[in-house]
Amino acid sequence: MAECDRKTEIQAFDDTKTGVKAFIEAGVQKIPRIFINEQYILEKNTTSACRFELSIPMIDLECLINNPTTRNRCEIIDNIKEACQEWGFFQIVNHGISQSVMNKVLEGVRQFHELENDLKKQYYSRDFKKKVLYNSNFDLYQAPSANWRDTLYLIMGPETPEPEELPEICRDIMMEYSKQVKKLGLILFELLSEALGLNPNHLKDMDCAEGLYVTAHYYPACPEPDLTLGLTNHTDSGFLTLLLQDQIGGLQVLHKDLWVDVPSLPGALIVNIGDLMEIITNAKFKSVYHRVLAKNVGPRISLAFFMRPHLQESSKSRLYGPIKELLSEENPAIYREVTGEEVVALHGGSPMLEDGQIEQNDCSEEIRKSISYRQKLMGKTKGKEPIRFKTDGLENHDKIDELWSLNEHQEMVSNFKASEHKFTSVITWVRIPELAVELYQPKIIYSVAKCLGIPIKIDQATFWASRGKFARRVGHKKNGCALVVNIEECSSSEKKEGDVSDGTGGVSTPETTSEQEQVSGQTGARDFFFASNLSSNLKYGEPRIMETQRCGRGGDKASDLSVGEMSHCLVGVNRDRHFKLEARLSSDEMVRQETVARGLVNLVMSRGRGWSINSLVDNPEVISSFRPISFCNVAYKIVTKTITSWLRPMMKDTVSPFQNSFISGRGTRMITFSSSKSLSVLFGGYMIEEAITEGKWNPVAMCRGGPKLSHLFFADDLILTATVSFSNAWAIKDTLDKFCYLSGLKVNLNNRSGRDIGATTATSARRPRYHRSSRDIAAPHPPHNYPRVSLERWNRDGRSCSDAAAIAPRLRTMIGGLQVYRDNQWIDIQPLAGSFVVNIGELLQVHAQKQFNFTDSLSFHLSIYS
Ligand SMILES: O=C(O)CCC(=O)C(=O)O
Ligand SMILES: [Fe+2]
Repeated sequence: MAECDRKTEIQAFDDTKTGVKAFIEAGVQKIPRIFINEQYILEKNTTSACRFELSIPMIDLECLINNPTTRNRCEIIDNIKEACQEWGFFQIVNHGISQSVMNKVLEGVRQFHELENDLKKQYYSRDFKKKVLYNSNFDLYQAPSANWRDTLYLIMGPETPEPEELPEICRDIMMEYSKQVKKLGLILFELLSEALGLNPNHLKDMDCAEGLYVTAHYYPACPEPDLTLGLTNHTDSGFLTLLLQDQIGGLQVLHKDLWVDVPSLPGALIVNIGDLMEIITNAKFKSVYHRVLAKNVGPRISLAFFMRPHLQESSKSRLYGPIKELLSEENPAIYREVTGEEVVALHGGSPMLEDGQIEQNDCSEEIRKSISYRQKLMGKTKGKEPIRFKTDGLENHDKIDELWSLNEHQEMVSNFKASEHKFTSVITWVRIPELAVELYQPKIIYSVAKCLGIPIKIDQATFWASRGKFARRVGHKKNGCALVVNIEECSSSEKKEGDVSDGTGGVSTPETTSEQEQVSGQTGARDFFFASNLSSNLKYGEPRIMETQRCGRGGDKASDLSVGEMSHCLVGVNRDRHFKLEARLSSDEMVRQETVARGLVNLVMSRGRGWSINSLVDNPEVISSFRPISFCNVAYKIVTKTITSWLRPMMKDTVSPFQNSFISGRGTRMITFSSSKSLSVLFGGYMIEEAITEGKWNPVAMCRGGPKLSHLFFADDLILTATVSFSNAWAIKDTLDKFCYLSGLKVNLNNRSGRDIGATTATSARRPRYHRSSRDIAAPHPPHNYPRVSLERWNRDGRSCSDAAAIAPRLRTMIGGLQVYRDNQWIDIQPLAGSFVVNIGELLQVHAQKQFNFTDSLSFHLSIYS
């Protein structure tokens, strides 16, 4: 849509002053183009559905009113604390506001929006200084696409408006409801203060509940709900929001990268943390993204009350920063002090909404956005000097073609020559290679990356955890701070086969690492790594502090920092260092410490080594001591090898003697499964079936009218059959990406090829198209938003931990006798306490992994007799 057409259409729509509702009245069947939200369409088509039963916490306040014992109060406070830390959202019931008041206020809002157009138009405005106004899409002229929603805005505090200022149709009930919400808000601020370990009046005394701003939304039914949103992804800017929604539903909250529905509960109010609360709690409480889907039923009515600072002259300059009592050496302020006005202004046109959509496919855009918003609030150093950075020609998504602005005082200058400039700080990309999947968490990535300066942003692919090879964040690095901090690796003399670090004794750049991974992938033994090799041969060398000039690939002039040096840094850690990092975590992160500690050791051990599987300690006791893939993968390996040995006598010509790796005489004899579900997960082609159902995978019919064939198991390999199409190729790529994400391992895509068998042998002979590897196929969609829930639960759930310990010895026993073919010889894999062998690459594993959780895994009763 041409920009000028769009502007004209927007203007024409605004001029009607009748909002989205008028489209429905006119009976439109197609939404106007300005409402089409490309970003949402893309995301919808590419995001895996959430398979987990997730819901924001529900907290019953009844006993606060009817039986306010200390114990009851403490329990409620604990629940609120957990909800604010984990979700930033919760629902409350029995909060003291009656159902009839809530019904009436929703009805009042509906009646306002359904007023005669002439009556309603008098309130239509975009002047947000007014106490009462109505419009459609406060950001109509700025947002990339309009939302399917009209809104009435009211300023209800600190001073209550004169009744006659409010629309008559909802005047009385709005006054009454506001009074009650304000009272409830004050109670909540007391509970929140206590949840932070502060005196109950702390937040109230900071005037958190002073300003009261209301948005009363009307979401008409939408004829094409898949093409637009009711309300774009946003965080709220105030301290706290109390939201009332009717029964239609559509509100979603972004939780651990998944959009989770917020169900409509009779009598419930939704409470959510806003940006200012995140700032003053130093991110202890989270302000999270939420949005409202468009629906083909409606209208949906909702009413949001934002508790925020009063933004009038006298209090405009009041500064809000992290509450001193919440800070410590381990938990330093991550936000600078801001005025309420600044936060609100950073949100864009509206006083309360919108800090822009999450751009999933454009990392630089995302970075620009966060620089222009959240990160403006972060970091305490301001300087006048421009920040310089180099773009990385190797990766398109790093390209930044216009100036960035970090804050008002600093502009960014790209692609400079270090030798031609003086500079004191640069923007750096920090790559954390081989980060275990359970550590793909902003906090942990920041902790590691903080060594190099002020973190600005985790890049989008890392955020969505679709980057299997490394996590990456961009940061602002002061010159003088070593570019590579405490890189640890074994020295070259200690290197053994299978060690794919760069061989120079220096630091391998990420580029070199990936090349080496590929080379190792072509040796024929790409799938195997030895736990024993890793744990016995890897020795920790002295940590090296690398000088800036010494780091990076050879051939770069010392005076002119290379792209690799400037835009990428490897961060490694040694034992001391990671304990230091641990200490930086706040005390309530104790639970995570073990994961961090173990995970960082894992990080060091696996850096640059392609695929590896290893337990981190001799006697692993917690799940974080393992890589998750080991559990399903080992079972799979054993099952396939067992079947291979069963098939061998019947299929002498097809199963080669090398295709069962168990040593004869010690081979497996029997496998029993106690759960058919396990079997179907392993063998049923669940992923493929799902892909077929979703239309992403088109199997091949082997003869006219014959059954469609989607996959074949052949010995211990999986062969997929499908028509050559983009969507099929994409389905493979998607699956492999999922695998990489879920396992934290890397798939060597070069070794995976497809072959177009064509309609006839003759054609295929003429046209033997060995297909490009799936990596060569340009991704049409942004990386997926993969569920991470089960993996995280593994880490948290104590039961799972003990299960892991119980399973480990059994798997270990089973592994004995495995051999792998490597460098032209068969090598025994020695059973090693708590170590596993992994073979990656079969799509099968992906869906096994996807479905895998500990309860399921326990039903694998593999008994193997030797
Ligand atoms: O309508 C809803 O449920 C959400 C409203 C909201 O998030 C807002 O006004 O900020
Ligand atoms: Fe909101």
